[in-house]
Amino acid sequence: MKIALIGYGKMGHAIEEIALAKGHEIVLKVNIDNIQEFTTDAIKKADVAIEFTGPETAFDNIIKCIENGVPVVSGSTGWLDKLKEVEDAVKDKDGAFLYSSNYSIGVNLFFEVNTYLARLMKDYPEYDVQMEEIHHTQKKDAPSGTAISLARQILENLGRKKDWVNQPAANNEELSIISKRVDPAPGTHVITYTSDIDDIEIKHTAHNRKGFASGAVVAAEFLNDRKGIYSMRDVLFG
Ligand SMILES: NC(=O)C1=CN([C@@H]2O[C@H](COP(=O)(O)OP(=O)(O)OC[C@H]3O[C@@H](n4cnc5c(N)ncnc54)[C@H](OP(=O)(O)O)[C@@H]3O)[C@@H](O)[C@H]2O)C=CC1
Ligand SMILES: O=C(O)C1=N[C@H](C(=O)O)C[C@H](O)C1
Repeated sequence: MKIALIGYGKMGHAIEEIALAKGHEIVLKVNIDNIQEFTTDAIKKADVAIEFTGPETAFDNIIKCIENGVPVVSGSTGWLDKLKEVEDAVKDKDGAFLYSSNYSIGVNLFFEVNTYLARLMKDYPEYDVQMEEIHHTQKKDAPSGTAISLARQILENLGRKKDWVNQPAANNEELSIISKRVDPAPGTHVITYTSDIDDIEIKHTAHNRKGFASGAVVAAEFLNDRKGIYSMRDVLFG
């Protein structure tokens, strides 16, 4: 598979290593300092683009790939207010797009556990819930995209929280997400249900970026030759 790496930072490098080890070819690597190489001709040489840049740049990069008929796997966080526009563009161009706030298999299993636990807790209002996420100090967005995905699952399934806040909760209807920035943390997410009697805590700790990167390559293999809009749930659970 011919891969274009849009964003060749920490994740771009980790993805390159895994893609090459699996026999894929990297036909384009784009960063700010060589952005002029991200041309129509260059991107069209790729079977699939893997986009990991950041909150400010993801949307334009994704649209550029879609307009040139190249399927895109994006992992950038902090831009999802524009997701509907991307989905419209994919439909308009009969393109292919796959997004996940977190590509690691472990976190995608953790998403399922989180949903299940929130459903169980629906009937036990004596438990309050809060979340903590810990990442490295270079991270641009807070809370993390993964924390927002986890919070949405809790809001949808627990029933008694109305919205999440990125600070201590002011009342029982707010789900508090506390963000901490500590090097070199690749990504830790903790959800704690607390009552007067006991606590139940679920935690995912990434030890490095390999899980995110290998999941993104598996997602690219899945998306190659497909049309439509997908998530890691489609890749892992069909
Ligand atoms: N979904 C997931 O599983 C994961 C998602 N992420 C997310 O991925 C994103 C990137 O993370 P990470 O690799 O750690 O960040 P880095 O800052 O290490 O890398 C981002 C790279 O993108 C480049 N870049 C910035 N703007 C553009 C642009 N317009 N076009 C092309 N390249 C650009 C930067 O170039 P320069 O250095 O020149 O500025 C930089 O090299 C973040 O949003 C992060 O939250 C991270 C890990 C896992
Ligand atoms: O910026 C990061 O590093 C990470 N970003 C993603 C997020 O915001 O959830 C995924 C992972 O936690 C690492």
